[in-house]
Amino acid sequence: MTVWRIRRLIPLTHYEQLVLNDSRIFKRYSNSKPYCYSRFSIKAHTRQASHSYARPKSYESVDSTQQGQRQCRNVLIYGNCKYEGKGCTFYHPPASYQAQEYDQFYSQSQPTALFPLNHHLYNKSTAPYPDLSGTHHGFFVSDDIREDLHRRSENLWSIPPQSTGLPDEVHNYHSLAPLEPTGPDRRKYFGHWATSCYRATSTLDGAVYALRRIENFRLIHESAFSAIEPWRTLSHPNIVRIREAFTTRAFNDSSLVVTYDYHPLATTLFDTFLIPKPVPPYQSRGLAPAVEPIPEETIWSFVIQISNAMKAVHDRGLAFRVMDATKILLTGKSRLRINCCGLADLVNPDIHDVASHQQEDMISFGRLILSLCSRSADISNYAKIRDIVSRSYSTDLQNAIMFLISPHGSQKIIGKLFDFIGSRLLLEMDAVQLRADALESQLARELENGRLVRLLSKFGFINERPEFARDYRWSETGDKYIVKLFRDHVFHGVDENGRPVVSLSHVLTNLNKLDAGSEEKLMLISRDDQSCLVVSYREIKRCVESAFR
Ligand SMILES: Nc1ncnc2c1ncn2[C@@H]1O[C@H](COP(=O)(O)OP(=O)(O)OP(=O)(O)O)[C@@H](O)[C@H]1O
Repeated sequence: MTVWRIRRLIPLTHYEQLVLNDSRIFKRYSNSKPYCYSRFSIKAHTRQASHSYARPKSYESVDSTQQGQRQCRNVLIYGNCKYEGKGCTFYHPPASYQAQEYDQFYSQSQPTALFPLNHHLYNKSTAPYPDLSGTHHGFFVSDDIREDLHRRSENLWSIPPQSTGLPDEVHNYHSLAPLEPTGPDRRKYFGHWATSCYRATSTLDGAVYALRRIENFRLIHESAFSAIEPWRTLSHPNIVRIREAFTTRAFNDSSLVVTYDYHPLATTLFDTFLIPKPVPPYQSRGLAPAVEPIPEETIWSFVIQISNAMKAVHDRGLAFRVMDATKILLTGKSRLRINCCGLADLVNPDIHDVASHQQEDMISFGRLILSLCSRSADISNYAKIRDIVSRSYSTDLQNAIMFLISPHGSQKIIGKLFDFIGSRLLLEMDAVQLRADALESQLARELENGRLVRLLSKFGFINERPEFARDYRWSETGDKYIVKLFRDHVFHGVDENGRPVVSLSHVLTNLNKLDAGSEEKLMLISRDDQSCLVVSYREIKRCVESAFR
């Protein structure tokens, strides 16, 4: 069997090959005193031999010990010591170190040092929610968030269906895709206008927007557009932001189009909670299936979000004027945004004063909560609905609904609703802050990824440059050679059967140590197995930098 042993250390200043004692030695071109090792074969390994040779100075860090004990060379060379627990007095690191850091990578025939992780080099130590699994998953955003973001991105950038009959371009927008089926039985906005919604991409900024088209609409005067100005500047987390409004003949009629921010995969409160479920065919008497009541915490969260948006709007002297379940968007589990703001002011200029619109907003809000609590869009049978609500929800919630729906004249202001909400606001705040913390820690993982991608890109730029393919000095000497050997070490390892080892943890561990410029040393072996070189990650980092420049 051929094994590696350290013969002696030679500080060198130039990079070249020497032949010494029938072994090849690599010198490194560096000012920072690297060391080289010669290689030779031995016939058999004995316990005596593995412990006997001189301990080289630069091997200190590789040979790290615990409790002042020197680490057993058998572990270093073979990965284990068959005399462990049978009289060997040297230190044997726990097997978990090998599994944790070197999973699959090092075989017994590949000598290497095993030592504890330098935890400060890993992002896990900074994350408030560490991934305790000890796998590379800790370096990436969690599966559910990743999947959710992918689905949104897919929704955002999916190719619009062919033959929609929609124009290729409308104003500054292209790639229109319908967001809802268009048919004759559509509900009319303000009882008059048929509307349709599209997702479209802006030619100005490349972003995706939601276009709401009011069909066959005649704008009396251009000055009507000024009605949306106060809404355009309103940026609120619970309001879908309006961007612009224009008229167009691109749909072969005179349409008014209002552009809003697009929220991928948004559904409406109506579609999520109020749409009547189809009666299963096996249910004989056509009874509607029983629906689960929405949990009270969720209802309070909705109340808080809507009242927050309503307060911002009313404080600006504005009113929603349309507040129903089809005009409130839901994203994720419980994030609400009020949709279509400003549209009523544009298509149906004020017939009443703002104060009375605001009173109507609050009544509509109360009726919306009643609908959600009873899971029914039809709340005309008020006594029955109240009975349903009183069975499933607290008196506090019922009182809040009563406050909203009962007429108080101009006395009633939305700010008063917060008296009913009380300390539930703090629960909402806790939930929001916990969510923000969790997302921030996920973001920190992606930060690490960006750093590693930049590092990998550098490798890509340096290694195997075709213009230097015939130039031996390019990659077979100097810094570039070390970079090449390191790349082999990271990506081209093989197991004892010669099969490629694919271990993402190994790749990430090595790249992190390289990026941090760790003083820890590793052994790089040439492709022909004839030479090896011990260098620190810090030295390799310097080589990468210098080769890259
Ligand atoms: N800004 C937006 N971002 C993402 N999706 C949106 C946006 N605005 C509307 N939608 C989606 O478009 C679809 C149609 O919206 P719309 O407001 O017309 O609801 P609706 O239930 O069809 O109401 P109506 O019966 O009044 O037409 C909904 O499924 C909604 O999720």
